[in-house]
Amino acid sequence: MTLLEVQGLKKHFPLEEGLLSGLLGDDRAVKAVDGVDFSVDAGEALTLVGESGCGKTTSVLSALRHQDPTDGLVRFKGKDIATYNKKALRSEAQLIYQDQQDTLNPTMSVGEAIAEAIRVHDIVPDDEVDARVDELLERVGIAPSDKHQRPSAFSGGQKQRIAIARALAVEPSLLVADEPVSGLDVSVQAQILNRLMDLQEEFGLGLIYVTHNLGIARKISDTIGVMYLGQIVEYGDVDDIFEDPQHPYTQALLSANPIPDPTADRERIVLQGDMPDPIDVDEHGCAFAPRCPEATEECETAEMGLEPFEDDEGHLVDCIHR
Ligand SMILES: Nc1ncnc2c1ncn2[C@@H]1O[C@H](COP(=O)(O)OP(=O)(O)OP(=O)(O)O)[C@@H](O)[C@H]1O
Repeated sequence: MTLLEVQGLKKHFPLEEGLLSGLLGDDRAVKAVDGVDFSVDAGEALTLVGESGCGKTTSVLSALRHQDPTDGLVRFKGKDIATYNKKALRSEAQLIYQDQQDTLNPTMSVGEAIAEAIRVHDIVPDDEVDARVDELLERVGIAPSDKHQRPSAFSGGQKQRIAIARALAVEPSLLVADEPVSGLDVSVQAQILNRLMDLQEEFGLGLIYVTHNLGIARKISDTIGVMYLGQIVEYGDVDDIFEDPQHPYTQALLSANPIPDPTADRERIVLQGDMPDPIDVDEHGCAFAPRCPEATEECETAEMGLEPFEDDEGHLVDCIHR
């Protein structure tokens, strides 16, 4: 079953809303997300990857209406997300952030925080809430006897486990995890990712994972969307993306971040310059062309869009040379 379907999503932030820019007629905008399509099925893990600032977080926040999108159509379980009741949507789609300051109230014990989520969304009768809190904590590897502690008593990795328990407490069908393990020790990262993958499988959850870490993307994903400057430039099955990347940007990204793989034989592709600011990106041609080692004159004016690579509808590439 398709949980989330995103078509033509755009999120533009007006550059300046001040009087001066009005007088000067400055209507430029940061095109954080500029026409993005993706979908997630129940039980599927989709990862959005790309350099910092390419629009990963804004894509998920605006798809799930944590920010108002500028344009685009988003369906959740087949229904236009704009018509969803906010509370119902929050329980269907739960977010886990890198920084749990946003999620875990420092003045509440972690048990109370989880219990509150269960009560607000009326998940079980009141007399079953305590037992549910214990069960959820156990599920993520936290001793239920620690539930009376406040978040400050826990390590970063434990806080992430608690955040996962709290997200699962409302029985969502979709989890969105935005760089949830960055900043943690590699061994702790692996434990949390393994737990997340087990829980995802057990509950048949859809997962959208946001990261710039390609090793994590490879481990966790079924499907990958590679983003550059507010757009998805390549989309497909994790093995297609890692073993047969087609877009020159994906190829450069992978070559710069080699993942131990004895069968891979790739030369490092060094890109010129940095990703530009997504302000007033030229609407014509390929946005990656100025940095692309394969760019030709045609790329500057070509009509762009994701197209199947070698007629494979499951592997899409936005490059006129493929
Ligand atoms: N509220 C905002 N107002 C103006 N510009 C914004 C706002 N939020 C994000 N942006 C800009 O939109 C672009 C995309 O940001 P976004 O956070 O979605 O990227 P990201 O790929 O998730 O990056 P990171 O990995 O650093 O979180 C960036 O240029 C960012 O500066």
